[in-house]
Amino acid sequence: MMSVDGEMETPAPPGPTNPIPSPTNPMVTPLLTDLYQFTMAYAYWKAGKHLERAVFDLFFRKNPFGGEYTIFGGLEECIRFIANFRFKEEEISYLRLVMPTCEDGFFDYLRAIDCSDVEVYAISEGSVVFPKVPLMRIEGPVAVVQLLETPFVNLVNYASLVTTNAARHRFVAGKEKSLLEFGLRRAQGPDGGISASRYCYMGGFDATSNVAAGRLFGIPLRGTHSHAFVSSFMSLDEIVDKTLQSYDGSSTCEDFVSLVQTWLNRIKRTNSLHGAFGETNQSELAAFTSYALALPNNFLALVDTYDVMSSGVPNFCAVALALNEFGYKATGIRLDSGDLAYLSIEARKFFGALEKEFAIPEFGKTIITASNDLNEETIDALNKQGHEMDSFGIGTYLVTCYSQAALGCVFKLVEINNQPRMKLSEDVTKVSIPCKKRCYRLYGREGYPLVDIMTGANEPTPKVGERILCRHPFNESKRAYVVPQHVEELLKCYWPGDSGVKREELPTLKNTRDRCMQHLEHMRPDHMRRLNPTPYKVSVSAKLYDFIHFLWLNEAPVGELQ
Ligand SMILES: Nc1ncnc2c1ncn2[C@@H]1O[C@H](COP(=O)(O)OP(=O)(O)OP(=O)(O)O)[C@@H](O)[C@H]1O
Ligand SMILES: O=P(O)(O)OC[C@H]1O[C@H](OP(=O)(O)OP(=O)(O)O)[C@H](O)[C@@H]1O
Ligand SMILES: O=C(O)c1cccnc1
Ligand SMILES: [Mg+2]
Repeated sequence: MMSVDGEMETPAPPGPTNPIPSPTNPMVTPLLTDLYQFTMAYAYWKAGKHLERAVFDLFFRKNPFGGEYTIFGGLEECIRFIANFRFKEEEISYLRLVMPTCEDGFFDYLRAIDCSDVEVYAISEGSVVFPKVPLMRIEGPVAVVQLLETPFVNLVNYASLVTTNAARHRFVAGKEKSLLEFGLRRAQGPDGGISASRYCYMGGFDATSNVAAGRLFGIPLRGTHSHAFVSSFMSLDEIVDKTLQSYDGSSTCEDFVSLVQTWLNRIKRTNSLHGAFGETNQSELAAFTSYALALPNNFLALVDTYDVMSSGVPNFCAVALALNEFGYKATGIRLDSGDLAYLSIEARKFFGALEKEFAIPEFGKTIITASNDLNEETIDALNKQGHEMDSFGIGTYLVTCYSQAALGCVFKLVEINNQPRMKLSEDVTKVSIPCKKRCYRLYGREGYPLVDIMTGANEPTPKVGERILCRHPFNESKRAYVVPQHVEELLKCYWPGDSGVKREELPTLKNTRDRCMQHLEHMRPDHMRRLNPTPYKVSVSAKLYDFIHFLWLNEAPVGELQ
């Protein structure tokens, strides 16, 4: 497959000395928010509350795709957004137009704000994360942080969802398979397409067909060819320049077309394949030959335009063996319809037979790529049946997150003016956990994460070897003592505002991908399985538990029975 990895320059990550670049998508501006954020900001300002210090948590309530884990994506874009958060004069003019009853002073206030007094603590991007635990804790003047709600949730929601979807596809495909993201044409618009390529790579895909994403993020590019290319040829007579320089430049094949035909006849006559196919489609042979002449180092063929086993595969092999005579190694085939398991097994047998017959080392290992509406379920089914594919090209189901449309991230106020706040709900899963919190991941003896625990910001840090009570935030009877072997603080400072705390550097996409792969590898397997996975435990300290329930009782009105 066409590959340009290695030639890509990965942009240097923004470090403490590098200014943080603007959001990747120039549409991400302070106006990319819901109107109600501005009306609230105005009302805060009118009430003289706008500078009150508020803490918000960004979290989600349920893991997607029926699984028990999620991968956090989108942090870098949130940090880019706040690092460059400033209203332009024309944005202020537009707001004036749509909020004509607001006083001038409010627009002067908006004109002056930035995020220099906002602090963002976050879990590192690419980490495995769980419901209820804040992915980000945002603290700052209430009116400013309120304006960040919609863009932050927008930047995290799809990023985390599609990264998780990619990770799940990787999990079912296995580590050894090559996974190619082919979704651009089916993605939800240009941003959906670019984001899908970026976050699918983060979640464990190897490459994308999306050239713009390759350039922007240094993702390896891969591609095959389409049916249009095959069906655009009518006959071998169309090929005018038939010459091919050998791989090492030492010789020239004057008539590569005849050489291909010679090979096709040889293949036809081989003992092991005798009678396996008759006349192959000559326009397909012309397309393959032409493609090989254009790209002899990257020859691959889409073999299902006419008939995989009686035309596509023999035609591919004829061209591949002709190339081999001049020192080139053909890349492989792509299957895009039919019974992919069966066809891959038959194609593999065919390659194996030719390897033996013509003593061509490794020909039996020629790469077989499959595509066509693949998803977790079909890959799982293919694995169960047994197949010979090395690589999967996946588009629609992956990038549209077909089996779940949104992650459902939320952004909730948990403290204002040092006063803890909570959102009550009839539905206990919707009750938010109050207070500015610290969050830890506690690891057990076998090295797996055991539980995430949230504590109040001023509680002591859990210590290795010291027993700590971990309580379910809302279910009194669910609790466990844990003696951690390792304690990891989850929320790190990614945007210190004016606090003077050292900021975490934003890693490269490749490093974030590595983190993701490493996290997934260290999860206990029962949390990862596709069918009925074990939920990972998310807990609060005993002190926070008591406080939540005290506040809950305080805030909930007492009903009156008549
Ligand atoms: N062995 C298999 N086991 C399970 N699912 C498979 C297997 N082989 C292919 N599939 C899936 O079955 C579906 C076949 O779809 P469909 O019938 O629309 O395609 P097709 O007829 O093979 O090709 P075309 O795109 O030409 O219509 C695809 O989603 C494909 O991924
Ligand atoms: O199937 P997906 O997972 O979305 O992967 C991408 C698909 O896009 C291409 O064809 P396209 O769907 O455009 O046309 P075709 O299916 O009719 O060949 C390619 O051949 C794949 O089938
Ligand atoms: O390169 C490919 O084979 C490809 C790219 C996009 C969509 N389908 C296939
Ligand atoms: Mg298709």
